[in-house]
Amino acid sequence: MKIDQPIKTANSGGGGNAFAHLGSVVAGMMFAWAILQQFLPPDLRAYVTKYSQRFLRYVYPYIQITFNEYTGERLMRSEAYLAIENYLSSAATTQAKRLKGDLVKNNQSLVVSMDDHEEVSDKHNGVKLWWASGKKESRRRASSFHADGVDESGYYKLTFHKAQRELVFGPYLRHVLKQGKEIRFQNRQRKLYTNNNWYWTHVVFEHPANFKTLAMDPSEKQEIINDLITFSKNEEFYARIGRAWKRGYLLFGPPGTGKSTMIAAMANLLNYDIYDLELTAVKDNTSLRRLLIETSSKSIIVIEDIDCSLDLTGQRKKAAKVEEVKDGEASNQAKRAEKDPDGEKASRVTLSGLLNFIDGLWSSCGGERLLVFTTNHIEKLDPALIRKGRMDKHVKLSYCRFEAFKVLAKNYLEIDTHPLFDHIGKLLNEVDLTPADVAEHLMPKSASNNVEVCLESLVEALEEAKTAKLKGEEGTEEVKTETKDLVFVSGSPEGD
Ligand SMILES: Nc1ncnc2c1ncn2[C@@H]1O[C@H](COP(=O)(O)OP(=O)(O)OP(=O)(O)O)[C@@H](O)[C@H]1O
Ligand SMILES: [Mg+2]
Repeated sequence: MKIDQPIKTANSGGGGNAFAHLGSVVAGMMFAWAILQQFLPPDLRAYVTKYSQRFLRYVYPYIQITFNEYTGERLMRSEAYLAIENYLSSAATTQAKRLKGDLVKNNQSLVVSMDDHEEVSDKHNGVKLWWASGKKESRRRASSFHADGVDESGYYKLTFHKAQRELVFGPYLRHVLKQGKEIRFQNRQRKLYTNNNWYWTHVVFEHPANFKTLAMDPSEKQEIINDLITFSKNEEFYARIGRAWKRGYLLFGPPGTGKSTMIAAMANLLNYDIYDLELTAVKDNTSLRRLLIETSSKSIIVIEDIDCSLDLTGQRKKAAKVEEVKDGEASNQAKRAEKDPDGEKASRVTLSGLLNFIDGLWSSCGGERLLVFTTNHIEKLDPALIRKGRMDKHVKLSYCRFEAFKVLAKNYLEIDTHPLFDHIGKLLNEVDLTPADVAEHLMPKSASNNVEVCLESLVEALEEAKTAKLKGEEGTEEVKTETKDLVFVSGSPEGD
């Protein structure tokens, strides 16, 4: 029987509206017909079925849509089904009597969904709709290991009044799928991907870094947080202005100033996956494009130490050894690879290949992606690579000054102030110590470790650095004077 469900659903959720009563009558008729048709000859049965269904369509005002768990030739799990399952989870917790529970996020949190043959109602713009879950026998799935027996697959059935057709097919289903995907996305286990030439492999991403514990100037930090959040919420804005929904960040600064830590903090803030792209492992521009297409949305694509990965300044990593080869052209690149004295398979990714990766047509597939480059030497990068529009935001991570130190002291020692703070603050302004160096002094060194021991160790290191710096400056002065003397002594009297 085709339309028994809406009646039951309407009654359970609707609280006895006129259509539901009408539905009960129709259901009764359908039941009688189901029995009666057993006694009719096949030809007559088909004829009566056709016309009775026409009649029912006319008098029965509900429409149903079924979303099957498995779809397509290969019977893959349907995205729509999964989104609906997630969307209905909150309604299920308040309305359903039987629920299913499952562990997600590496077994760290529990999600519930409605069990089979349960019903819940939903409201959208004041309109009531009904969802029912069910199971049915299905064709054997491609991934099934069992040799015999029949597989079961789930489905969700949405029931609504035919007057709401436009609302349901338009805004309502869009809302359900968007919300459902968002909930599913929030519940997923995040991944850290790395590449091997043209394919990605992944591990679970569980880095504890966050912006609260990142030591840097608080106002700069806040600006970055705001920028990231604005980006992640601005899908419509990007669509309106006709730009791909992506943003480039260039993080630069000396080693140990928190560039990699900031990337992890960004991923944790936005709940994104990370694709850590190792450019030197990519064979050519085609492989690079393939990798790009394989990335998912809501992710950060990272290229660390971009200046070391490729010759993006006109010289490859080993270019000094093959100086005679000119840059840019693919054939020359190939020559250079051949001349590689180490006999390694050099990457043939070119600057133009990388620029295409960043903002060529392919770069817009997927959407909602951050592209982050890090470097210790911004001055070595080709200006075309880091111009605004490609790398929209340039973030300088620098040596640890007092404001950043206070964040570290709070994180590591759980203190906001201390008599040594003034002294440390002055010293930090005079010498360049990276946050990584400072953090090392604040690490617990023994079980009986206390705040004083850590701070004194830091003061000692700062004073040593200051003495070394002063000595270095004196040394430089001496060298300068000596050089002057040398020039004076050995310079030609004519002055050429
Ligand atoms: N700004 C910071 N705030 C908090 N911790 C930091 C900061 N900078 C560095 N650290 C600490 O120092 C360690 C090294 O930092 P990180 O790897 O982020 O530096 P980096 O800038 O990426 O260095 P490199 O240029 O060598 O890759 C981190 O594990 C972190 O604990
Ligand atoms: Mg790093």
